[in-house]
Amino acid sequence: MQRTAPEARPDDEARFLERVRPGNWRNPRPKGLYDLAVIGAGPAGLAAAEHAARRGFSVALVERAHLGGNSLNAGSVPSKAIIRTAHAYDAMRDAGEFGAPEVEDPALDFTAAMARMRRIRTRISVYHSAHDLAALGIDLFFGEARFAGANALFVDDERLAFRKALIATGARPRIPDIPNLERTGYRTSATIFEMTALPKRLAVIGGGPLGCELAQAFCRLGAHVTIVQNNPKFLPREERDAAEILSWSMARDGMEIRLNTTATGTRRKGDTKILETLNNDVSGEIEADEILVCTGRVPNIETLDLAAAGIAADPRRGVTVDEFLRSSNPDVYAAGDACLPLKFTNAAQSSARMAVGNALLGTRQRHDNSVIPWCTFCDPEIAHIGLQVWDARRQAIPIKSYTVMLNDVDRAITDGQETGFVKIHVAEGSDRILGATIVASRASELINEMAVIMSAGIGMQALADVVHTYPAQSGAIMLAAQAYRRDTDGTVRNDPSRKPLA
Ligand SMILES: Cc1cc2nc3c(=O)[nH]c(=O)nc-3n(C[C@H](O)[C@H](O)[C@H](O)COP(=O)(O)OP(=O)(O)OC[C@H]3O[C@@H](n4cnc5c(N)ncnc54)[C@H](O)[C@@H]3O)c2cc1C
Ligand SMILES: NC(=O)c1ccc[n+]([C@@H]2O[C@H](COP(=O)([O-])OP(=O)(O)OC[C@H]3O[C@@H](n4cnc5c(N)ncnc54)[C@H](O)[C@@H]3O)[C@@H](O)[C@H]2O)c1
Repeated sequence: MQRTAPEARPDDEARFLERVRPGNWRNPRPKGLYDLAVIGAGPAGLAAAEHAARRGFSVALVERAHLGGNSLNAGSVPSKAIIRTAHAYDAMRDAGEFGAPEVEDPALDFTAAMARMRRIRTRISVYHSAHDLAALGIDLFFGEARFAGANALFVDDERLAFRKALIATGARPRIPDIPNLERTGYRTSATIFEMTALPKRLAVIGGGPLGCELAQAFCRLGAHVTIVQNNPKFLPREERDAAEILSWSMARDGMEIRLNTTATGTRRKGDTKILETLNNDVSGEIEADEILVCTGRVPNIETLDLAAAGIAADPRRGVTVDEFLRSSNPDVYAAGDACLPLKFTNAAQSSARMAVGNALLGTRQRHDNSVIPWCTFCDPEIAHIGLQVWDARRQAIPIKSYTVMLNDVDRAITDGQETGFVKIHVAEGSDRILGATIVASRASELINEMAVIMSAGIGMQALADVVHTYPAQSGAIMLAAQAYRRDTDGTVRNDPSRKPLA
């Protein structure tokens, strides 16, 4: 097992920039006509450009900031690195449970924690460096792109002509209209990873995936965290029992939880930032050193001059696309956060490859949210794929759910990770799996078994016979299928109408 972070090197930041935005980069001279022009080099843009270039198409890729987009620079990668450090500190506090010396209040080296995050970001940046993209034959342009017509772009003042284009410009933090917020000062995911010291008191606005992940991580690093969510539960996209486990876990960590509470204003009192709140007509105040705003994301589309190319869009939802990811300009497609309601790296990458196939290879692939697994990386992790209970109700699809609690799973017991469950939704009268929610320490890994099962069209009958290693937390998936079999007592056979979901 690798126990150490990559070696610290004094030139880490320079190596990182050399890969994601080389200082001496000179944009290539544009070709006459590109098969594909890609705007934005986040997970969606990189996946699209590489997919098309490997198939021999001429590709222009335009990025205004850094290669890797939000995911590498200020999203999935830095947040998961910090969350891992937070787990390590939490494990020190819990060591007594395993018979090891407990450290009640481990001293935090925040500088070292942030340095580890930057080293990891540098290491991962190697996979899509500017020089590697150029070596693949991609014409990489650094600059701001906007449309110059139905089949042309400007990159700053340079004109590029294309047969097909892909908008992969991603999204940025949505800043709510809270009085005085600008004057008081706040952070978002775009600036939180630049902090040089851990704030003693942190107020987090928003209890979606972003707010919950970062609030719990900073709490475990030693900040006094208060989280404010204007909804009766955290993670409104998740099932109630999953969100309740998270509330309980965050309370156990010592976080102050304000559900059903709206952030209504901010002000300063000396160095302290005051967050004003409202809960059922009762106003309150939270004193903090930093306010972190996690209230959703808005697509980056305003500066693209979409009208010049006849592309319809909605300022909140992004570029309007059909199920094949095509915009109202038949030569322009979109992928990732710039157009999808599910804003995840995996969805960005898969939609981008699909859009390239549809644009250049003559495929007719439909983007389907129901086969995208996602996970919120709190402790425990909360992962989901497919239909939710309320989706089933809304669509009048009768379902039956099979739940296995982790405190009945041997490996969860040996690991001391008994909080959580595996719940699988099945279409009533057949063994067809329509969705699953998993709450577990490694739900992000377990949910991928459900993704494979669902895309292969494996039903509960067959799943009950798949031998798993023992002991394994994924054994809970097999136990749920065995519960299904006991319940139906062999009377429900494989559904002949069952089709793979992907
Ligand atoms: C803190 C945080 C944690 C996250 N954690 C996870 C996670 O664990 N798992 C997960 O799946 N998802 C996670 N996400 C979501 C994930 O980061 C995004 O879904 C993903 O980055 C979207 O990829 P994208 O390529 O569509 O857009 P982006 O990553 O936003 O990339 C778009 C790129 O386009 C460029 N661009 C924009 N406009 C222009 C223009 N006019 N000209 C040229 N370039 C332009 C931008 O500079 C940017 O580089 C997280 C997000 C945040 C904020
Ligand atoms: N693990 C992951 O995959 C991961 C992690 C982080 C972010 N993301 C993605 O990034 C995107 C943004 O995440 P997010 O959590 O910021 O957005 P979100 O929209 O999912 O959640 C924002 C929350 O803020 C609350 N809110 C809004 N205004 C408020 C106010 N004034 N006072 C109190 N609460 C308020 C809303 O009720 C909502 O629940 C999401 O689409 C998510 O998919 C993914």
